[in-house]
Amino acid sequence: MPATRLDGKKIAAEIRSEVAADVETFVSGGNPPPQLAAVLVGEDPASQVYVRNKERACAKAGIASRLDRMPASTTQAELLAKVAELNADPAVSGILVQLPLPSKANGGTGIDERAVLDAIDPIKDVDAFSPVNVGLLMQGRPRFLPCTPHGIVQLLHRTGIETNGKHVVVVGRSDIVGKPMAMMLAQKDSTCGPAVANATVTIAHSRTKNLTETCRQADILIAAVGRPEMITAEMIQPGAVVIDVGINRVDDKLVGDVAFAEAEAVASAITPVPGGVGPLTIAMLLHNTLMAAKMQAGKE
Ligand SMILES: Nc1nc(=O)c2c([nH]1)NC[C@@H]1CN(c3ccc(C(=O)N[C@@H](CCC(=O)O)C(=O)O)cc3)C=[N+]21
Repeated sequence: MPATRLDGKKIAAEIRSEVAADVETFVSGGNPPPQLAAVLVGEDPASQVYVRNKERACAKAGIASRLDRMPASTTQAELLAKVAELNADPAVSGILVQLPLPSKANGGTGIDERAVLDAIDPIKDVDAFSPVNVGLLMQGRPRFLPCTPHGIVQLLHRTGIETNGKHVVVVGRSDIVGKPMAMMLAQKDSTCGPAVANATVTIAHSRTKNLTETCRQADILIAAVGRPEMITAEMIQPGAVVIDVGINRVDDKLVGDVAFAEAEAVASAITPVPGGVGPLTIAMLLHNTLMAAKMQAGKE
């Protein structure tokens, strides 16, 4: 029997309508609408699409948004000045600096990404990339949760997949997905309770010996490497749940990190690309923006 497809798009729509209802309550309580400020440096086409999708999602949820476009030639000092301006603007609830920043090869000026993320006020850090929010998560007292791993927790919870006591293998150790994902699932509790936490977690990466055997031990396999279709059927334990975080553009098509057709024949449940984890990332960004507005209004 082929795997159940986990419909991220549908679950994201559910979360977005919950956020929209909460925004309405917040605004009818006399608060200004939450506002998300996105900063886009350069003209990367994938980033343009993402920023546009995000603006549309904000509008549907009653969240205001502003987009500051800056040329690829922007210097680090100029970008830091923009972040400082947004930090100081009381109308701005959340700040997102779209990554990646343009590399020198793409006309960029060699901005240090870390310096920019470090400059975002932690109370407006809706990506949860700032060291304060990363540290709070590590200590098990998170404020903002990073959007992609939080979306995956929501997906598991809302489809009734428990991680408690199970072996989760996370392939990829990025600061944005792999590391926080592993931490969130290993902890005692999550935003969705202990059933979607308490996992035994292995972090695998490009230097892992016997990657196939390691992956095959997973009850839940989370692929977040950014290499198209690198997870093949033989790396999946029959009946495992497969979560594909990859968004790779190959020949103008979106493919995940999982070879979907063959994986679907082995797994019990799997997320498609597109329509899996991606839409949840945006839903959790809206959630974080509302949370930021509430915190700034002193209501959380
Ligand atoms: N500061 C920052 N924060 C981010 O969260 C961030 C970022 N920079 N830079 C780029 C990555 C990538 N990312 C995606 C989010 C949603 C989809 C998404 O909704 N994808 C749709 C398909 C969209 C399409 O067709 O292109 C899907 O998977 O179904 C994709 C990619 C957020 N990122």
